[in-house]
Amino acid sequence: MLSLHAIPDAFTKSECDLIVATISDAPTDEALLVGRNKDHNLRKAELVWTDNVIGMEWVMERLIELVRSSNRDRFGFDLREFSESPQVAIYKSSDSGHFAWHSDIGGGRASGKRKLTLVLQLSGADTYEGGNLEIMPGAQILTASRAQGDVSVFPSFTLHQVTPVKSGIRYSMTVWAHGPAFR
Ligand SMILES: O=C(O)CCC(=O)C(=O)O
Ligand SMILES: [Fe+2]
Repeated sequence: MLSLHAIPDAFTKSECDLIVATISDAPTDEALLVGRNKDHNLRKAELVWTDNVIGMEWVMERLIELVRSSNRDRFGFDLREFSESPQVAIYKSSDSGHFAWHSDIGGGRASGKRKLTLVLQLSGADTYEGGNLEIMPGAQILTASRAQGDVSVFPSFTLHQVTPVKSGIRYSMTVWAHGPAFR
């Protein structure tokens, strides 16, 4: 079934902590949605585009490998490239960080070609409350693992959301793989 592919322990806890430390000095952008609208009812988060951050090259290499193996084992999509920088999203309880139900396929040059979405849980599961990544591949809602270092991969057309963070801060990392339109 083309739903949710889970990869436990894709990164170690110390690797996740290192990623958070590496991006912590980088400037953040307010989260823009697919289509570049700013609507805080839909999404409230800060973003770091990691292509601009020195010291993140090894992370991209690992993400590429994880996408490759997920696609081989599970999805079999025609993937050609990574057309966008990965992003780290920072959801803070102090401003009710969240991302309402959406699909990642947009109308833009790159966002229109998204085929697989990969999300890495960068924060320890006990360091924040709320902030669940929920995925709706069909009638059921699946909750992605909250465990630090676990990866979830799903088709970019799948509806998903991040519920409001109630305490603490949730960090996640997202990367998309791109290819020709589904047919
Ligand atoms: O932070 C997450 O778990 C998901 C992020 C997301 O859905 C997105 O960036 O499109
Ligand atoms: Fe998304």
